[in-house]
Amino acid sequence: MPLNKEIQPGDNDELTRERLQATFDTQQMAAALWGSDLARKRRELAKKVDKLTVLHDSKDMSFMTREEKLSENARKVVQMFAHVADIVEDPSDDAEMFHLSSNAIGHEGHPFGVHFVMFIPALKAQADDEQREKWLMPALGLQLIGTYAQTELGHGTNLRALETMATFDKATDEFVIHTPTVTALKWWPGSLGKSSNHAVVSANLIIDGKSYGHHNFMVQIRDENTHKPLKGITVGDIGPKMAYNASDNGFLGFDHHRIPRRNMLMRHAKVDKNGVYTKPPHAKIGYSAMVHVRSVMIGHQGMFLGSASTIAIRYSLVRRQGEIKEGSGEVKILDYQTQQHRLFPQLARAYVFMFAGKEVRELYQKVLSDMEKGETTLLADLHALTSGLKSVVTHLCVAGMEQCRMACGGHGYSRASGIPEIWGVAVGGCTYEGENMVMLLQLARYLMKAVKETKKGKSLGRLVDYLLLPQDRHSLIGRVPQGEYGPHLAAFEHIARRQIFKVADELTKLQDKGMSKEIAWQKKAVELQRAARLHTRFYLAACFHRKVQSVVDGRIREALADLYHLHLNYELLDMVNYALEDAYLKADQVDFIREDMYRLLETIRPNAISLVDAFEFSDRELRSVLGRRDGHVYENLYKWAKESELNRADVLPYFDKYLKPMMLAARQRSNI
Ligand SMILES: CCCCCCCCCCC/C=C/C(=O)SCCNC(=O)CCNC(=O)[C@H](O)C(C)(C)COP(=O)(O)OP(=O)(O)OC[C@H]1O[C@@H](n2cnc3c(N)ncnc32)[C@H](O)[C@@H]1OP(=O)(O)O
Ligand SMILES: Cc1cc2nc3c(=O)[nH]c(=O)nc-3n(C[C@H](O)[C@H](O)[C@H](O)COP(=O)(O)OP(=O)(O)OC[C@H]3O[C@@H](n4cnc5c(N)ncnc54)[C@H](O)[C@@H]3O)c2cc1C
Repeated sequence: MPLNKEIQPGDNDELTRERLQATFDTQQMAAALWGSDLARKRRELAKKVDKLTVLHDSKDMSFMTREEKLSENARKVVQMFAHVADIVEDPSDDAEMFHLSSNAIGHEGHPFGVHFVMFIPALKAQADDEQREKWLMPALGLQLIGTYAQTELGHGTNLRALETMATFDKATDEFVIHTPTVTALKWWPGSLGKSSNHAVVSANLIIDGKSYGHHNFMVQIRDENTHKPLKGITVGDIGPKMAYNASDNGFLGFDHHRIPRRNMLMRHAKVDKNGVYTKPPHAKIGYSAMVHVRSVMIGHQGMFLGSASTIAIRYSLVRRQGEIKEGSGEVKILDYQTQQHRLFPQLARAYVFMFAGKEVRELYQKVLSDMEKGETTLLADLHALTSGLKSVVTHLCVAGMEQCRMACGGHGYSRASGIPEIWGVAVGGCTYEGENMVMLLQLARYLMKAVKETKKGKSLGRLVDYLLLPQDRHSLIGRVPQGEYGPHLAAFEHIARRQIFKVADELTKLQDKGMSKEIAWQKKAVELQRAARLHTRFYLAACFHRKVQSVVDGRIREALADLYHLHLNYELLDMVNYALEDAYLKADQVDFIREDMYRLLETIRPNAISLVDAFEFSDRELRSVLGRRDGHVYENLYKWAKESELNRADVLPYFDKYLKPMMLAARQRSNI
């Protein structure tokens, strides 16, 4: 009996033969990836979406204008909510809803994009009970559409420099919201330009001339019926972007716009009617919506890379190009070692990013429930972890997706591949929710504090316990029995620990010479962000290890372990310079790692299609001609091209308008 439930009548024979080689059951692997309950829900909801034609794309988004995209996704999101009770088991389950949206709508954005991912989480974490009743319930019930307006035209990263003001007017018990300059205009919020009628707005709280830093305020920006901007409010779309063009990221200005005092979100920080301010239990508690998105991004980015890997690996099994042995016929491009080396490490990354996404969501949920009780001890750990993961994962995802695109040759460059769109969406993640370099430096700050604690014999938190362990001088890679990978993981730990202590020592030396802490930090900023990256890559490798250890089914564990070992080898080679610097690794050990990696590429090859099938992306969700499950790529590429808007007529007006007169004139000149 085939272990691969993906096989269906009418499939491309090549793919069927590939699928029959699998050493494991894809549905069981899907359960390891998503969790068995979510894997089942995804499968069921995909089938339901297939049957509900109102949720289907009316045509390929690649052939639409921005306005058509916005309108199409507004139509679908409304239909999606109209049918939600028939499709998902629990509409309050974010994960299930994300997968429904991924199937029905895709990733280019829709009017409720930021409503669910930031507006509602901000209300859940920062609105008091009365405010939750007033806004959270209507928001969940889709009576209003909200966004999260924090970034300004002149200020994004440095939140302390935000210019928008919320000045308390004791006489009327109101705040006056004002953007005093062009650079103070809110800029970028998703779904703000044309869709939202409410916004959580970050503004400096000013009471009696004193600034208390930025806080979050609920502001209605458009009339609920006419959808026209309210008096004192200027709002619009910021224009086309690299991708994500079905989202109307917007600008927003306020001209002394008044809101009631109780529109400041007051679960933690408060202002009473006399203008008396109460501090929150933690200075950064108001940043919770950002931490929420950073925590969900990890798994989503893993999914994006998983999608690109699925497309590239399936296509590489359909595409034949060139011969390995002369005269024996063209081979599937996945049979080239270079193609395997290009793609399998990306697949392994997609897996580990999804595992890490799950771990980090669990920590987020714990911190959220602690916060509800006013307990904030773990907030710093969560901030450090999400800052590092957000940066490393988005960076590696984008690099990995680019490998997937190039691995598809020319067709990877076509939008028919589906990769350009998900690449564009994923690369946005390097910037939004905190520019990557800046967030790495946030983690580095935590790591430097951890070193101080370590020197006192203490640990700052579970994530940095390993700093307390002594450094080994030499690696045991290649010096232990074949098949033992403990020394590989130890090498990640060694590299991270060494870089963290090295940069901490360098900072101390600079300060001992009389340099200020801030300038010393600047001199060592590149090394600091490297320390943060290495720490995060160690975390990811350790997370993969934890996952493999936890799998009970032998066949699944074995197939996952191959990916894990490939990951260890590939990533170690990618950062091998750090291990060579202190002679932790010797040249023969590096050769050992390389050879083992090549061996693993061959081991993984027969399971390749089943490892991507295990993501269980439906064709509707993947939106890729190259990545079709049935492998019928060429006839469908031809069909897709014929849909191009340029093919609506054999001759387009620009020919008669410009080219024909030019050629006629040129012919006439040559006849003279
Ligand atoms: C189902 C849904 C599908 C979803 C798909 C996704 C759809 C895409 C949607 C995209 C939406 C995008 C939205 C946005 O981008 S919103 C805007 C995001 N903006 C940012 O992220 C700004 C980044 N900047 C910052 O966060 C801060 O300015 C920064 C952290 C860099 C610095 O803050 P600040 O100046 O206030 O603080 P310091 O550096 O001085 O640090 C002081 C201490 O505070 C600690 N700290 C900082 N932040 C936090 C936090 N969040 N939690 C806990 N602690 C924090 C920091 O570590 C310092 O601690 P120590 O003093 O102990 O060192
Ligand atoms: C697709 C997308 C969706 C978005 N959605 C929203 C939204 O819904 N709501 C919202 O409020 N915002 C949103 N944003 C804005 C986003 O959060 C900001 O763009 C992001 O936080 C980065 O800020 P910035 O643009 O000011 O970059 P800048 O901070 O200007 O960064 C430019 C460069 O300066 C460097 N830099 C800046 N500060 C430092 C420092 N301290 N140390 C070292 N280097 C530094 C950065 O590393 C980067 O290389 C969105 C952005 C995008 C792209």
